[in-house]
Amino acid sequence: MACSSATQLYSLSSTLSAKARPQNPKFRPFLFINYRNCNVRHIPNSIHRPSRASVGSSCVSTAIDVAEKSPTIRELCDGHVPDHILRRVEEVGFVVPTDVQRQALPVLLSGRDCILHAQTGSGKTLAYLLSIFSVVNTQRSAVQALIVVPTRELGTQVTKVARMLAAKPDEVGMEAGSVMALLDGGMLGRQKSWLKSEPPTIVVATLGSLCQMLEKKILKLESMQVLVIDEVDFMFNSSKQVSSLRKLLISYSSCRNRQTIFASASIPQHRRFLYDCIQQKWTKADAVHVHVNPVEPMPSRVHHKFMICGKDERHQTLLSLLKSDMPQSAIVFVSEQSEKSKKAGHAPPTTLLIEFLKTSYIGCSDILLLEEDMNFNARAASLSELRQGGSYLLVSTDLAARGVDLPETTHIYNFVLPKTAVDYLHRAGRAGRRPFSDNKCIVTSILTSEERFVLKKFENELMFECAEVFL
Ligand SMILES: Nc1ncnc2c1ncn2[C@@H]1O[C@H](COP(=O)(O)OP(=O)(O)OP(=O)(O)O)[C@@H](O)[C@H]1O
Repeated sequence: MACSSATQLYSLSSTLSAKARPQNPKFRPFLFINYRNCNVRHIPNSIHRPSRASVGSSCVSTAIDVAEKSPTIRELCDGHVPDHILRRVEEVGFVVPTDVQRQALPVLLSGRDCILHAQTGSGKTLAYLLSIFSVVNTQRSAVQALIVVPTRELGTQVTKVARMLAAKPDEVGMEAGSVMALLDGGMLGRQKSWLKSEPPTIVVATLGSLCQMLEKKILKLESMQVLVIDEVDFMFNSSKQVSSLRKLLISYSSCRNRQTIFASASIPQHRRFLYDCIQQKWTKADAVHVHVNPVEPMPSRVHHKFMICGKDERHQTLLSLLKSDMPQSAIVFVSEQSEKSKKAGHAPPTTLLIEFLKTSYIGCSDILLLEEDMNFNARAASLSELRQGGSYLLVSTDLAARGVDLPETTHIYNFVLPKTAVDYLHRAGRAGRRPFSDNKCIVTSILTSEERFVLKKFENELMFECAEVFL
């Protein structure tokens, strides 16, 4: 069967599932979309990605040829997303959808729960925001969509994108003020009176501030239609956040009354996660896992290198790399200071590195710092300076590793290797964030020879290759 767009593809698949249902009342379609190969399969009561053999006689299995021309974002969203939002999307330059947007928008706009699982920098934010804009009623003063993020930095960024899309003060439409940031370190008093006097349509929140407002019953979620949990694997992995997250998903609202969207570039054991989502009632039973590029978790325009050095030579090695690469805009990832080192009164590794670079790396005017121990104002100041463009060298802990979008970044340096392959993936993903660009970006890890096997392990897990650099 031929169809010309992903929307048609999805409505066709819905028709097929409707046809199959009367013959088998227990039929629960699980939709697996492989847009590249354009195979659409309905697997009854299955949460697993099907092997060809697993597609049995009770399933509908249809191969669909999709015409060569790929749909635009407008074509994918037409009839769902208000025109003034689509015009704004085009004005800011988003016309052609990225892979994840092309694959996920038909699912999201149909109202189904969805796990958005796609590479870093692939445009998941726009995908879920368009889904939100398709359902919220701007004339209603009630919180209708909630986006939960792990850090204040990511929250500020998502709020900015949502406001940018919503803003049309000169026309009838949604005002930017309808998007509220409820983030740790914010002004709780002001937020409380905002929520009480005229609740915003969309709230972007970190869990800490959100739970305070929910517990005090200042924020109510009875009108919430869409719940997005961004960087979902990180949130479930954090012992501080997990119990609040479960409460939000089950006690403060029910999956029956909302569309639930989970997003991340890394969802370890994703089949198990999807199973848990359904069993624990975090999502409805027909949730769709949109998995883009499962065989290539790392963007191909990001290249990987490593340099071996002695235990006490990391500073000099980084300096040599910087002098040789002369990066326009780079991030150096440093590990967080341990509690033991804090108690002993040592200076944090970030401070030591910045002091070293300021005295020895002549050539980079702006060396900025971002770490958990800074106050929120200083963190905001660092980020806003970075976003002004121009060249920068950011020294950061993993605080900048999740979700932060600095599209100018071309070089990443792992001053110390991250703890896990997932952390490596997110650090590396701060580069190469222009979806349609072929510009090469480079991630270089500094390691001792004893650490080589750790990086090798990451390479195997994430399916990339790392080349040794000699200067
Ligand atoms: N359709 C599009 N066309 C061009 N650029 C786009 C498009 N969609 C998104 N972008 C840009 O791509 C960049 C990455 O998008 P985004 O921050 O949503 O990625 P992400 O998938 O959430 O990544 P991460 O997993 O690292 O959080 C942003 O700078 C965004 O403006």
